[in-house]
Amino acid sequence: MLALDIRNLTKHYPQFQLRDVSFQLEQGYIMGFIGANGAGKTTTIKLMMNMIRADGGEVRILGKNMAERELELKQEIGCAFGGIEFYARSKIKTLTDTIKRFYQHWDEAAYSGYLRRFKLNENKKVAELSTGMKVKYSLALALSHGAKLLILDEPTSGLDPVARDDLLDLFQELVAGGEISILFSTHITSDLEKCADFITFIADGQIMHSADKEAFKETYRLLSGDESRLNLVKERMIAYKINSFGFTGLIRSADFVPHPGIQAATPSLEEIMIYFAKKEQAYV
Ligand SMILES: Nc1ncnc2c1ncn2[C@@H]1O[C@H](COP(=O)(O)OP(=O)(O)OP(=O)(O)O)[C@@H](O)[C@H]1O
Repeated sequence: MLALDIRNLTKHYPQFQLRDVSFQLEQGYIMGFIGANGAGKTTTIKLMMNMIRADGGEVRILGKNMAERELELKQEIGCAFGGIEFYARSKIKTLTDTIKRFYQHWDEAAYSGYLRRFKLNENKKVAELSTGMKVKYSLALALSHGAKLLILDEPTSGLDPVARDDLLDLFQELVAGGEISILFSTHITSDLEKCADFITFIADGQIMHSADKEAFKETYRLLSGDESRLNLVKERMIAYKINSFGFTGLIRSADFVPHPGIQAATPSLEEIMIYFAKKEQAYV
């Protein structure tokens, strides 16, 4: 079954358009949602959660239409936004007591387990939590009501490397049973190299590519060579850089014909993002 089925989502802001965003996530897998600042990740996630109104398109979650069955589906979705601010003067305990009443399948034992795992003290006030602790708290909430789909906007951004690694291990544990699926947006491509099964890449409000991680990387080639060879491939490249050793750049595999003197390698996710960003800068 598809955990997430997004079809032709469209949203018009005065200076930004999200155009025909479509992608799918099979149940039991982790998808990384990547793109530069302002590419449209948060807008897509808010549309998926029905937090803002779409101008067109459809969101199906766990086989059901989100617009028609929002209340029912929200029981099955755990959502966390990295930078969220909770009621600053409340204790965590008080806030949780309010939030948990909304969930039919609230699991107190799971919640206590996550508090321990994340080293969160329920008697602390929200204002006393560090950024990373706030992220962990919102994740503990998201994980404690039996959610089948986790939608997380930059969950790892405020965390130190050890806490991040722990969280990525937890993501892998969660999906291992095949029932839970995770979509998370991030700028930290090393997190995706570690734990994502699928990658969806958005640039300037449009999906550039959505595929399983290895196939995603194989769609592109990272070329390098002497500057004198650049003309052979320049026209078809997404973007390139020149330095004292020659050129390096990104091309779609389908556009690349091997030439003597041009080396081709599989790019990292970071390299793919960097060259796409460079392409956009060139058009500004
Ligand atoms: N309510 C709004 N009204 C007008 N424009 C908006 C609104 N919300 C977002 N935008 C614009 O939509 C674009 C995409 O923003 P969005 O927050 O989706 O990007 P993002 O990919 O999540 O970026 P980041 O990585 O920086 O969080 C930006 O240009 C932003 O200014």
